[in-house]
Amino acid sequence: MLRIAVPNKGSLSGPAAEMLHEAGYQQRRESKELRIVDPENEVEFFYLRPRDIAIYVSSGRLDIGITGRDLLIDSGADAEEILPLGFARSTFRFAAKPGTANGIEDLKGKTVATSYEGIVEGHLAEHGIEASVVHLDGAVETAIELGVAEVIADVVETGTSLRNAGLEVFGEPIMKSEAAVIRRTGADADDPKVQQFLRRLQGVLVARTYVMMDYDCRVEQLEKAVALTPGLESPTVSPLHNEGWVAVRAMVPAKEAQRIMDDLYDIGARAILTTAIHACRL
Ligand SMILES: Nc1ncnc2c1ncn2[C@@H]1O[C@H](COP(=O)(O)OP(=O)(O)OP(=O)(O)O)[C@@H](O)[C@H]1O
Ligand SMILES: O=P(O)(O)OC[C@H]1O[C@H](OP(=O)(O)OP(=O)(O)O)[C@H](O)[C@@H]1O
Ligand SMILES: [Mg+2]
Repeated sequence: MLRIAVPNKGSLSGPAAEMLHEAGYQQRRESKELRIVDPENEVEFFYLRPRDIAIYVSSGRLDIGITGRDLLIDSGADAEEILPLGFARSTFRFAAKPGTANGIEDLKGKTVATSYEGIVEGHLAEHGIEASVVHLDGAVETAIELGVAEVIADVVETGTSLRNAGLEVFGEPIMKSEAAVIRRTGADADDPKVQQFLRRLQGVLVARTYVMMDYDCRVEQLEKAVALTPGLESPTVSPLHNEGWVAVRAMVPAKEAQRIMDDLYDIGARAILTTAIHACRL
């Protein structure tokens, strides 16, 4: 049975459970459940604190886990990312009161408050900067106002929390993060159970980013139309009962669907439809 760590709380937990559900796995019914077995899929899910997931996975007691890239790096655990999942996207940045710092050099001798000491200490060491790091569990934006630190390093998504605290980012972004599937460094890459799990999640990612497009066009326009909708390998082209016309079917990126429909219409394609993809295996 494949043993998988899933975030039990916070920004990662809802979207992770949703993705697993879309991939056909059973998920817990209530948030107090810490462990469930999905016998049909031969998988056992352990609901753990996102911060602890890399540690469990690196110990080898769990096969894989879903966590944030920033949490994985911060933990220093012996685990590696094998599939980025596209949700819980964030950037990790330094911030301070406007006009107090411009770049990493300005951190010398200062105190930085953060929940991610591993990332911050690693980044400061890489740049040869000596500064003190204070650990706070959360709401670090308030640390400056209350005099605990002159600078913070934190997760930024929309920037609302920083703006509300009257702070501004400075310097280069420290890292970009998103949720990812991780495994113990050097674990068997060909394990068929892990491969099947990854294929299912990849199927969800593709189903979320592509739509199926169908349309009819004149044979003379086919090459132009196919250039607009090349599909993943190559579009399906079928004859229509009306001579001189063909029906075309191809997957297209959902974000570009409306523009592609306009362009197809302009070259004479008609009956252009898009439909959602619920699941797929590439
Ligand atoms: N506002 C946000 N937008 C997007 N991703 C976020 C946001 N806040 C945190 N994350 C991401 O979620 C992960 C952190 O999850 P975690 O559950 O530890 O923190 P949280 O969502 O802030 O919850 P908590 O309330 O427990 O602090 C990290 O990978 C981080 O980059
Ligand atoms: O740029 P934004 O869209 O404002 O998002 C970033 C904020 O979200 C998270 O905080 P959360 O609400 O989880 O509280 P916490 O600081 O206690 O973790 C993170 O720690 C930032 O504070
Ligand atoms: Mg938080």
